[in-house]
Amino acid sequence: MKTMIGVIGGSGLYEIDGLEGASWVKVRSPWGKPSDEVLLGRLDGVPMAFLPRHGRGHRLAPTDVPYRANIDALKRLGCTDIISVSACGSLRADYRPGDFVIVDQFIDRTFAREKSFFGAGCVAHVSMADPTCPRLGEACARAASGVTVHRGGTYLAMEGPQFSTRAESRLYRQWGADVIGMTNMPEAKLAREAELCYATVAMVTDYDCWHDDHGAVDVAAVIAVLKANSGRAKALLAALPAILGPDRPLCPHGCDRALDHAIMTARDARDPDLLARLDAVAGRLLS
Ligand SMILES: CSC[C@H]1O[C@H](OP(=O)(O)O)[C@H](O)[C@@H]1O
Ligand SMILES: Nc1ncnc2[nH]cnc12
Repeated sequence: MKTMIGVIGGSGLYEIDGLEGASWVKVRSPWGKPSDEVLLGRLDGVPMAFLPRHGRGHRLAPTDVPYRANIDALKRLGCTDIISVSACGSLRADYRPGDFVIVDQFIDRTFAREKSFFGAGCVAHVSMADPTCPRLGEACARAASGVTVHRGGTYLAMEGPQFSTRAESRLYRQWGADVIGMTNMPEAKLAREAELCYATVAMVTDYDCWHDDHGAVDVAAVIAVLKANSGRAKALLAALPAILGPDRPLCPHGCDRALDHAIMTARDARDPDLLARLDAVAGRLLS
């Protein structure tokens, strides 16, 4: 199988540079309109697809991001791996603004989003015990340079768009969350259902509002750190194709086989309309 790297760019990352033959293409998805067109090109012989999560110009709030259409579009284009680049607040003193965190766990506190490709007419339950791909996360850590990288961290996904209260921020710290953001759920769940390797590079922009020595987060503070850091995020992405290589073996962690034992609905009880929409996500098993 051939590697194709999908990148979902978060706040402050609306394009990437240096792709050979780059062009923005419209992708049609049965799950609705993706956040924007997708920037397609190649780097070091590896095809890449870049999708700005909030759309160019940052038009979409976290709740309104079409997560299903985005993941379906990247899968439909042939992506094997997805890197989520995401701004986040830090919930611990030693994860400082400017640092990168390779997230490996999530706590999902979102409640107003479509969270699955499956449902009435084709029910499936995938494992989320290990929600990110260790191989892809390690590649991201190796690709980073000139920045402090923390390998591992629990990302609490909140609904937003308002930032947390101090009581919430303190509670999430007690729960053991390390960083906080508004977008990586249900994105990570949907990537797993679509059998894509998924890794999050979380860029710490602030200390949320729990830290006595730092003021409460606001957008101006987030943007200032993102501006200083977007070059490092782009450099990480540019180094990744050479690390992953053009030929992709089966994922040693099974991300690309996540649906093998997940679908519950009997063949004769499946809804043909839903099966048609699942052509890209689960065509491997349903056709
Ligand atoms: C601009 S601060 C809040 C905003 O930034 C993060 O977005 P993303 O994960 O796409 O980088 C956070 O989740 C909020 O959506
Ligand atoms: N403190 C914070 N809370 C939620 N999302 C964020 N994105 C960046 N900083 C954040």
